[in-house]
Amino acid sequence: MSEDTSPKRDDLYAKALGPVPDFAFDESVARVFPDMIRRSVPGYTTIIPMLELIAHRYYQVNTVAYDLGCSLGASTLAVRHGLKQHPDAKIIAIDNSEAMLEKCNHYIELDNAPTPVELVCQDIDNVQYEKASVIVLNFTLQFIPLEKRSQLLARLNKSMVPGGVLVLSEKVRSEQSTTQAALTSLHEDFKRANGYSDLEISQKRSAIENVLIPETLSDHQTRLTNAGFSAIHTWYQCFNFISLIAVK
Ligand SMILES: Nc1ncnc2c1ncn2[C@@H]1O[C@H](C[S@+](CC[C@H]([NH3+])C(=O)[O-])CC(=O)[O-])[C@@H](O)[C@H]1O
Ligand SMILES: O=C(O)C(=O)Cc1ccccc1
Repeated sequence: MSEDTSPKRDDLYAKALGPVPDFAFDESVARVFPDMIRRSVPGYTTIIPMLELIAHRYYQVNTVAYDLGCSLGASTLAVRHGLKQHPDAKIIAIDNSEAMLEKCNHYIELDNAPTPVELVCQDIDNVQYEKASVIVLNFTLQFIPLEKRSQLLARLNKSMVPGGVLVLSEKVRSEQSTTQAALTSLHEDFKRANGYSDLEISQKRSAIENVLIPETLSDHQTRLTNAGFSAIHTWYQCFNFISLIAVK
């Protein structure tokens, strides 16, 4: 019998867990991931279809498009649809969670766009990058240890052709305590409006505390500039979630 991949409701934090374990991209998260990310990340459902337009505009022939931290492939498929006119292009989608990639493979096979997608189970910090014109980090850099982020972005920049684009979507924090408090409250309102209870919100907060490390918009801008990107544009923000494009 074929696997049941119908999206499941995220109830991972609905019951009191006692000590809340650190968040991990395991089988239980993979099973509910589409529902979890849609109900937890303000703007996610707006950002995904825009990746198609961005990939379409910036892709250059004879280069690779990367989706780093592809999860179940929502961002990968958006990029793939942006490259419909380039069936000879190649997308390399990378994630270090086996559970995520297994389900991702299923979604890629269901989709019928022509561009080939290579799925790779690896830490994005241990990849030999090929010449690229489109690199997507859609809510992935935030899970990479802080001390590794600058070197990774510099390496990605080095692998890119001039005019190539890196899309960086992240949860951010504000240095301004009033802004930080206002945006955090609005994010919690968003989660509550999407059916999460106060217990779910608070247990998830504990789970991600040491796993998802947000930086400020200015930290990201400085790092991208130092990594060699010549133009950096904030093209989207909803509460404390942003997306930037950085052009080499
Ligand atoms: N070092 C690493 N190496 C490889 N993958 C990693 C690493 N660290 C974390 N991941 C992977 O990065 C993904 C982050 S989710 C991306 C959503 C997707 N882009 C989407 O547009 O749907 C965002 C979120 O959950 O907020 C997970 O699948 C991790 O396994
Ligand atoms: O749920 C949250 O509070 C978040 O900040 C976003 C999120 C989404 C999916 C996995 C981990 C964090």
